[in-house]
Amino acid sequence: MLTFEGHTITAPLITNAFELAVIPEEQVLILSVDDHEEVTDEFRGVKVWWVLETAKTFENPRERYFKLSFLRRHREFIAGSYIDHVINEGKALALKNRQKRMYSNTPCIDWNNWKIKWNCVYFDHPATFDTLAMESKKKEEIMNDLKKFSEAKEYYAKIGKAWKRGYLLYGPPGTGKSTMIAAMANFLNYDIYDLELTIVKNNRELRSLLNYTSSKSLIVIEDIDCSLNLTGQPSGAERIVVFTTNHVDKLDPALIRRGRMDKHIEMSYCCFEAFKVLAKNYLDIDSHELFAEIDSLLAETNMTPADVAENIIPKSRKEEDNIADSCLKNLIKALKEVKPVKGEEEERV
Ligand SMILES: Nc1ncnc2c1ncn2[C@@H]1O[C@H](COP(=O)(O)OP(=O)(O)OP(=O)(O)O)[C@@H](O)[C@H]1O
Repeated sequence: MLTFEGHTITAPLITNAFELAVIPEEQVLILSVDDHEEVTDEFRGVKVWWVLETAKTFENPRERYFKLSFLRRHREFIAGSYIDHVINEGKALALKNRQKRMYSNTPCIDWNNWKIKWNCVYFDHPATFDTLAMESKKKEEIMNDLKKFSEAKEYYAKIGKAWKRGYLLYGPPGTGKSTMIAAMANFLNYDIYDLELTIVKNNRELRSLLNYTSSKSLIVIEDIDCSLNLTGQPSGAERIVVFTTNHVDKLDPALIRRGRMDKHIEMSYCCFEAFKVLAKNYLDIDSHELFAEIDSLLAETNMTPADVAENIIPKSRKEEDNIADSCLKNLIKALKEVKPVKGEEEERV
């Protein structure tokens, strides 16, 4: 969808516009828009005017369309660069507004029927890198890496490598591995394929599943703690494979080698910077007099972001003036109760 000053134009109509744009002799091009209202657009210093009109056609007694006007001397520019620009913007917006999907593999009954290989639901997880509790430097590095990958089509073609990238997310339960995957999918606008390996019988099945993944997707393989013989590789291009594990030290080094898992990301216990993101998410506060105490407690305690979040979520829906106060006090109490704190743990070892 393309919006001009509040008006929305659909991509197919723009494609029609492109066809009509090459009609000779006409200064006024006909596109499909709304009733007699004019909106102005300017592209590279050239002004154009869009008006929504209605016409009677054989198929439709009230067909609505956009009329695009411009000065005669700009005819070539409009038919070429401007219409191309409109089509490209339309496609980009359609992609941005596209509803993402999440697929999961189900036990297979008939391998000739591809639809039952992957079950699909719409994906609307709200996590973003803004709401992900992690040091901002680390988040920035990951976002840059993802962006670089998604824009590197020509680079991969030039070096003759498949346009794929592997990520390994590791860390204790509750440190946000699944949340990170959702943030990645939302950032890139990719679909997610959640591959449950325990129900894949052999490599032939694995290859077959991977063959049915689409481009612009994240293929997620969670909990790869078992010694896994992964010979299948996603075919096609623009795919990111994300592996997760709670026990990185137990993994076979051959499995986590670069090329299969190009970037390793440690998801760790909650630090003060990550806590501030959670405080913003759940309590909508940037600072508080109790922050200093929480800062020093977090420095000596291993608590996951999931547990921190659990402690600061308001427990009742009651409007309270001091809601942040009571939630933060809850957290302080929980942090004091957590054993062992980092120092003690070291001594015991
Ligand atoms: N880094 C984080 N940022 C924001 N929220 C988080 C983070 N980590 C955990 N949470 C919160 O805790 C919940 C559980 O976290 P999540 O499932 O992402 O952890 P996980 O590491 O994938 O755990 P597991 O290994 O058990 O699957 C999330 O739904 C989210 O609300």
